[in-house]
This record gives sequence, C-alpha cells and structure tokens, in this order.
Amino acid sequence: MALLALEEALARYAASLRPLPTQRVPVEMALGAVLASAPVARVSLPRFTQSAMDGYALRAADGTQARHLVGTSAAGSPTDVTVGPGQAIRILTGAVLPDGADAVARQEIVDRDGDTLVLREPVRVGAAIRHEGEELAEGAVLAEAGQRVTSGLIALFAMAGVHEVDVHRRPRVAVLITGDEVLRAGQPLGPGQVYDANGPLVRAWMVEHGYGEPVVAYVHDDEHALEEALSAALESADLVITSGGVSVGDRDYVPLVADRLGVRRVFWKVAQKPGKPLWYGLRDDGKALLGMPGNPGAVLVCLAIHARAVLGHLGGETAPQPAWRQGTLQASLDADAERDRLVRMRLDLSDGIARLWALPRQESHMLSNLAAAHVLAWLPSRTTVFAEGERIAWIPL
Ligand SMILES: Nc1nc2c(c(=O)[nH]1)N[C@H]1C(S)=C(S)[C@@H](COP(=O)(O)OP(=O)(O)OC[C@H]3O[C@@H](n4cnc5c(N)ncnc54)[C@H](O)[C@@H]3O)O[C@H]1N2
Ligand code: MOO
Repeated sequence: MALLALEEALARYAASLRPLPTQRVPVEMALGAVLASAPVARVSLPRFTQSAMDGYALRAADGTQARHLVGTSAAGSPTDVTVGPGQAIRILTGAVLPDGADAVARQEIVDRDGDTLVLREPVRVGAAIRHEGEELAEGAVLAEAGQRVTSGLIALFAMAGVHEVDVHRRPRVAVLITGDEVLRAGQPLGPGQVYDANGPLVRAWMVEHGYGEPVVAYVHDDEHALEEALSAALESADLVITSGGVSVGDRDYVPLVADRLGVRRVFWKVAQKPGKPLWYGLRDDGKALLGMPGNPGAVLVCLAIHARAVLGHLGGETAPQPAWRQGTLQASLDADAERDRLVRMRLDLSDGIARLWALPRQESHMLSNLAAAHVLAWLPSRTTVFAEGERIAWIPL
C-alpha cells in the first residue's frame, strides 16, 4: 500500500473533522476549552476613573501651593466630597477619583503636616490617574472564537464581567493499549514481556497539553476482546487512540476490527519515520480512531503531530495545530528517500536564533534521548543529506 504524505494526512484531518457541539460554561470551568463565540466586555475597564497610586487627589493648577485635606477616598469607599481650589483628598490605589480633582500626587512627593500638604514638585493634569474605559470600552471584543482559553483570558473575562462563555465541548479521549507482551507497572515480567510505556505516555501527554485525563484500558491480542473494548471506547469517547496491533503482523487486529465496527478508513500508513503504520478512520457519528503503532517513539511522534491536529479540529481551534517554527540545523543529517523524518532534537535559543542538534538513538522503539530532547524537527523525504546551516521546521516536544 502506498504511503500517504504527511501534509496530506494533516489535510485529511482538516477535511474530515467537525468541531464538537458548543456549550455555555462558567468562566472558571473553561480553561483549555476553545471559544465558540467572541466574549464582549460587560463593564468598561477600568470601570471608573481611579487613582493609580497611594497619595492625594487634587487640582494640578494649584501648583506647589499648600493644600488643605478635606476627606478620604479608599478602594471600595468613595467620598462624595468635591475637591475645590487649595484642597486635597487622601486617596488610595484603586479608589474612585473624587469630583473636582484632576491629578493625584503620590505620597512620596508630598510633605504633610496634619491636614496641610505641600507638594515638593508640581503634578500634571492626569498624573497617576487611570481613566474609565481607557483600556477597553463596554462591549469591546475580548477574544476571538477559535481561541483556546488560557488562565490569562479567564482573568480578563472575570474582570470584564463575563461570567459564562460559549465553548466547544472538549474531546473525550479513550486509549486502548494492545499487546499480550505489554505489562502494567508493578507486575513481574515474564519471558518476552515489556513494561507499558504508551499508557503512561498518552495520559501524561494529554494532561500536559491541557486536554484532560483520557480513559486508559488494556486489551489482549484477541480479536473478540479487541472488538468489545473498541466498541465500548467508541461509545464513550470522541477520539479513540489505540497503541500496537496496527501493522501487518498476524495479530495486528486493529484495522480489521475497526472496519467491522463501522469505522471507515480515511488512511493507513503515512510516509513518516517513525510512525509509518498510523491508521485513521471515522464512524458515521463522527467518532474518530487513531490507530498508533506500538513502538513508544512512534507514539510520541503521532501524539505531537497527529493527535494534536485531530484534537484541535474536534475542539474547534481555528489555527491549525501544531504550529511549526523555523530553526537552523547545526550538524549535517541523513535524509530518508521514502519517508519524512521526525527527529528529536536539542534546541538552543539563548541568542534569539533557534539552533538545532539532532540527538542520537532516534529509532522508533527508543526513548532514552528524551531526557535531552526539546523539540521534534520535520525533515522532508529526499535523497540528499540535510546540510549544516539548513533551515528546518520544528515544534516543541
Ligand atoms: N513486515 C513488516 N513488519 C513491520 C512493519 C512493516 O512495514 N512490515 N512496520 C514496522 C513498523 S515501522 C512499526 S512502527 C511496527 C508497528 O507495529 P504495530 O503497530 O503492530 O505494533 P506492535 O507490533 O504491537 O509493537 C511494536 C513494538 O512496540 C512494543 N510495544 C507495543 N506496545 C507497547 C507499549 N504499550 N509499551 C511499550 N512497548 C510497546 C512491542 O513490544 C513491539 O516491540 O511494526 C514494524 N513491523
Ligand atoms: O514507523 Mo515505525 O514507527 O518506523 O518503526
């Protein structure tokens, strides 16, 4: 079977996946979800004209002549006293600017004796004042639909009086780890058995990237057991990720069972190294299946590129993920004539230029270079080597 180009695989996700339905949620619950509509400010920011400093509200035109203190305005406790010529009001940061005042003298430049103040230097009109609506007017758009909600956006929405936002439902993910030889932590290894790396990897990757906890289950290399497990996973999740059993071996049942459960294949086998046997399909109800190979290095690459794209489309992101950046290769590297290479690299950005070094031990069953790896670089298939100094694309790992 011919291998599909990696760009084409990414294009097929975009063409085949629709964002999940939207729901209105309290702002505090929206972290990591993607906005389905653009929230607008319910109050202007700042909400009222206020002091930016602890000091004295007064009239700038009085220059350095002595002022008489006539009241206090604290944050949350405005005064209704008006500041007249030769008068001042004690004011604290965030307090409403009293009528009549047009400047605040911070207390560091004021000599105070009882209720009499003298400024050591004059202040300009508007000094230390934050004006109502100077940052945002009521009704201003705070963020765009398609943007992922961050902690900073949550703070902005809260301050602008937006208590609920419309977001796409976050994709629910189920993970099926296949393989008779794969054992979970703590169990004694028998002959030919290995510890499971992919369950912990997928779970940690999902949490690390803000997609939440997936449900992880284990299944033997048995057609019927897989059918039962995959059927249940497709019921409960929007995206099912399987590990192992997707190549051409006698016990590679994932493509067969997926087909039997009505998951239509969109592609199988991508021209990438590692991760070639990747299988992607969709059921009529929109449920997606990414069948990843068993080799953990391949799973890492399939998560960073493929799961990222699928989760972005399902989640309603407008900008395609992952977002590739440019860097400079620091030592020549072999290309692969048939498959694009996805190479774990060390990144140095200390002088503002992205310098990239390929790490040793890149095979798809290997993970030990991850202690030193910062990024994944994309080296398109070709017959000539990648030379030192060439520009290449990368994403953070
Ligand atoms: N004749 C061919 N053989 C293979 C081909 C091919 O084109 N022709 N492709 C190779 C490539 S490339 C890959 S990648 C693997 C993928 O095979 P599977 O997806 O069927 O994966 P498995 O055979 O189940 O496992 C591969 C490897 O990974 C280990 N493994 C599996 N699960 C885990 C886990 N959860 N944690 C840690 N390690 C795991 C497993 O023991 C195997 O060593 O196929 C090649 N073969
Ligand atoms: O595609 Mo496999 O992951 O190269 O070894």
